[in-house]
Amino acid sequence: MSAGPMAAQRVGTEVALDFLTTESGQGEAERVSRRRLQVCAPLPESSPPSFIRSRAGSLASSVLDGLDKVGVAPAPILEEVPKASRVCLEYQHVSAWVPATAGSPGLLPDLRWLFKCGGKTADHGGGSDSASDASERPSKHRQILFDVSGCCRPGEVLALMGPSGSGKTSLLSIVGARAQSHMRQEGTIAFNGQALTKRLRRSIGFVLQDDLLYENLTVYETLYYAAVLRLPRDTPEAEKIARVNAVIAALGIDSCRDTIIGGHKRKGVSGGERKRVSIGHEMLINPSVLMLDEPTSGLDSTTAMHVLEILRGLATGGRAVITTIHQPSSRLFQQLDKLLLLSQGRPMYYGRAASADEYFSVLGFPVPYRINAADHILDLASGDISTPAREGEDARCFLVECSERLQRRHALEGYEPHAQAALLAVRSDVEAGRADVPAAHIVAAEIKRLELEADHLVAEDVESGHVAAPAGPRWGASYATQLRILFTRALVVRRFQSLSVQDITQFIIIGLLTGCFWFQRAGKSTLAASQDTLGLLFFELMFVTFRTLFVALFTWPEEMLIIKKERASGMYRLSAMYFARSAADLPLDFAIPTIFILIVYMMGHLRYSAAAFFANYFTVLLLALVAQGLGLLIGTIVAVPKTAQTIASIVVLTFVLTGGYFVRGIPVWIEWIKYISFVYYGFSLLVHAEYQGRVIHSCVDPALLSDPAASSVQVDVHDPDGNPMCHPVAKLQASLGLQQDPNDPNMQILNGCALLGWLLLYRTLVYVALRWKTAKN
Ligand SMILES: Nc1ncnc2c1ncn2[C@@H]1O[C@H](COP(=O)(O)OP(=O)(O)OP(=O)(O)O)[C@@H](O)[C@H]1O
Repeated sequence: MSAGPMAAQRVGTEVALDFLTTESGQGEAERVSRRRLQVCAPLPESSPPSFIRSRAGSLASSVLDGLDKVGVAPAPILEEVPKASRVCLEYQHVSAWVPATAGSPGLLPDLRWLFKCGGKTADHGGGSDSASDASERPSKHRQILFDVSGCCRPGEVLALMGPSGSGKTSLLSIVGARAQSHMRQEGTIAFNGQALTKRLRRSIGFVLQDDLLYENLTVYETLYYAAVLRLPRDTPEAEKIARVNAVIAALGIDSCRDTIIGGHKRKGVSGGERKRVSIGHEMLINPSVLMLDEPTSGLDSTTAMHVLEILRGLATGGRAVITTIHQPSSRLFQQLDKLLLLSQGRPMYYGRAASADEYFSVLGFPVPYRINAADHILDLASGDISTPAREGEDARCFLVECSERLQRRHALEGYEPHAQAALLAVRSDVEAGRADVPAAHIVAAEIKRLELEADHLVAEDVESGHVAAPAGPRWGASYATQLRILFTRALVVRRFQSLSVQDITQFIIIGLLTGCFWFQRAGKSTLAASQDTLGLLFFELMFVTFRTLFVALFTWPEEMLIIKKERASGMYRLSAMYFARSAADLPLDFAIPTIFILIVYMMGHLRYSAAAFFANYFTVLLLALVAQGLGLLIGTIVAVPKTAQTIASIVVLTFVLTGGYFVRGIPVWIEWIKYISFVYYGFSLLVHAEYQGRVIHSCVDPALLSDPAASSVQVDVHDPDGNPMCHPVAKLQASLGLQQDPNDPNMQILNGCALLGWLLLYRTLVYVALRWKTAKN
């Protein structure tokens, strides 16, 4: 298809382009037709005709490229995005810095780059002080993005390409407002000329590089729960289910709809299917903008192609699609619409993907025969290609400089083939080492003008109600529905855990072993047996609580990533998730330890009375919940698993040592620690349940009475009642070396309250920490 004369005129906030297109079929005469296309290119009322023409000029070729692809583009996937909700996304002069840890591997290459390329950083007419910033912060911050600009319109797929570490993910996360808090950024991101609001954020789909999905949910369940939580509350249930089915059909994952997602422990869907589920998760909300981080990495070329076709289908429905792509095959590369090539955080090419090889060819780096164009430009971006005229790194710097000069002149539009003259001019300027002064002047004027227009545009958009934010309440589902769905989902997620043969076996075997070691020991009422029984009670407490603590510590960080992702897309209130999850944990937290407690209690012959049993049982369960709270707290606050384990081990050992069993005479200056140890309160409660009001006998072997050193050695007798070797102990606390009197009812109430207090405190702190962590992104 080729285009004839073109006219452009303003229609509302869009540019209308009139084309005379010439199509020739096989053996047919050429067919000339007139087409009119309206392109979203916000223009203020006051735009002079010359500005509209220049804007239209650069739009024309990308539109024609779109027309070229009409024949092969997949049909729109899902319903079209309503015109009022379509979004033009513009990012301008984006720069970013990350903390540079001394000696980090990334620091050295960056410094080398600064020396090699003369320390030159973005300069766009006084807008940013990147150059000075970079030199002022060499030891604290490392710049990873340098003045990157561009845009993505509805109907376009913009691919971000570049070698590993070139800043693709960072740019995508900044544009999608998901950058990590410690990343410093500059520049502006505008959605239809507006800053991103929380409400508008709900119409953006963001697919992360790692598919963060619950492993134990099936494909259908994953999408169903997401649909109920994310779709507007007034959407009927049947419609939500229909949307889920439509997404499943559109993604071609019908055959695995009832297969679990799976992970390391359990095999589930394939990598490609998993990626499609992640995309489907975002498609459910019919987003106006879809951003994806490496949706094709790890997939074979056919599956990668399928994923790209899906993205193009989504774009055809009026969505702006931005995706990072790592190493596209030549087939995949040819299907890309628009390309931004990054090299060490700097733009090296921005324009139509199809024009990239021509662009580099004009600059003296043609694609060698039989080499994939994508590989060639990635090699250029890595500085891996040398020509007789230029060495690898020198070539890279040359290309970056050309690109930066061109970008200053062409602002948001890409480099188009018709700009070849400009390209040649820039090339000879850079080769001759001529300064870019005239361009800088142009830039200053251009930026001023664009800023004025942008202000105007925002006012116009708001007045005319041209805002892409979805209407209605901020949260898709009501609070009650969020609680119900999140609770059900958490139960379903845990279905394999609750049936885990491994866990049950572990509890049974340890219970049986414990029962054997302390077999019927607690039933005897001698002081010797009681001292052993204290060991049994302490072990019972330790096993259940610390196992729960470490399980929480190990599993929570993974779940937190999913929560973070879901919260970033505004899926639910954090409190709803937290309550629902805590409630869903209870059956599992209670069921398996119950088996252990029953075995230990019966085999060890702990006090056979209902009151004592339930006191023991509920104390251990309460302790498990407190310990779980502590595990969650450490797991939430400390991001590095190894550090979290180390901290947890130190805390656990301190609590164990001050719990009242191992060390009886703790030095006064460190004794206070026991008051922050939930083990101390828990152990006292268990001892109280076992010994309150019970008569215990001190039995000494008469043969040893003559030896003063051995006269206090306690021996065991079968029946201490009425045995002349034994006499009842008057002060059990002192005889057993206990920290608290087991017969003091007030102390037990205080212990119970203290445990409940710790439970409440830990849970509240977890919530606060979680809110802080998920708010930071
Ligand atoms: N949060 C961070 N803390 C420290 N350094 C970071 C952070 N995020 C990114 N970087 C650094 O910024 C540079 C760009 O990283 P980014 O992940 O954006 O690259 P990429 O092009 O997406 O790489 P890949 O293709 O390997 O995913 C890298 O050198 C990386 O080490």
